[in-house]
Amino acid sequence: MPAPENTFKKRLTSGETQIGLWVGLGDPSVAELAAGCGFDWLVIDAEHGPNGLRDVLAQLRAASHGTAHPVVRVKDDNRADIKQMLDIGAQTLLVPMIESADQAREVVKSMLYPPDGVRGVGAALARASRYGGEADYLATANDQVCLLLQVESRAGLDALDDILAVKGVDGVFIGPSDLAADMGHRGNPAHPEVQEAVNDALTRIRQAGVAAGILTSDRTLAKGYADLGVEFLAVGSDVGTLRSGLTALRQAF
Ligand SMILES: O=C(O)C(=O)C[C@H](O)[C@@H](O)CO
Repeated sequence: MPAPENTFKKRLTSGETQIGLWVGLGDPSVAELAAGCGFDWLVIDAEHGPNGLRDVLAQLRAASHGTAHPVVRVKDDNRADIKQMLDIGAQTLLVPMIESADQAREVVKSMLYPPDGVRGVGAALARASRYGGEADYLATANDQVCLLLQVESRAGLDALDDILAVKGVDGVFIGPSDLAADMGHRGNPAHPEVQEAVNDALTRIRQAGVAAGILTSDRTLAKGYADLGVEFLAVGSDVGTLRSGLTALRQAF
């Protein structure tokens, strides 16, 4: 049997906007609940969420009962971490803080088995291959992994065209919070200067034939990004939704 089809990756070229949710609490029950709420994808956040390898493994297992495609955000571009996340069964990785084409090329190599890359071969032990049960996993895995890079600084925007030219980059996500901070508007991603940079970047990404993605809990901004045609759009988080929902509940009495 071949590697499981990456439906998220396939849909990136369908012309639709896939709607996602950020899952940062690090609890498998939250991932399981979120995966069954109709989202097309969700992010298991190992950058800002309290998630180590086994935490991500538990959330991947929990999310597998739902319909949302789990995207794992790794804490950085570390080659060994990427290898381990792929081996436990993450098919789509989101890699933060990308600022050059050279860095992008190295991350692509981390995602792919030789000769296209340098991903270590441990499929016989890996959940990704159903512990060696998928005999064709090694031959088919490279086609089913999906790499999303985060550009979220002025340096990253300056290098964006070169990053977009790197073969093997399936999508580029613009990180509005970190970009705002780097632009001198920390805590204010809605600032007009930040939004101008965000919209310009999303347009350039799509014009390069690469999938564009972003996160916002602001409904107006989200509609604007969807109208722009972004391919993967996260519209909130477990943390933010729970906080606002609980606050509203308490205020109702
Ligand atoms: O810079 C950003 O914005 C992101 O990368 C998303 C945030 O890290 C996410 O944690 C929500 O704040």
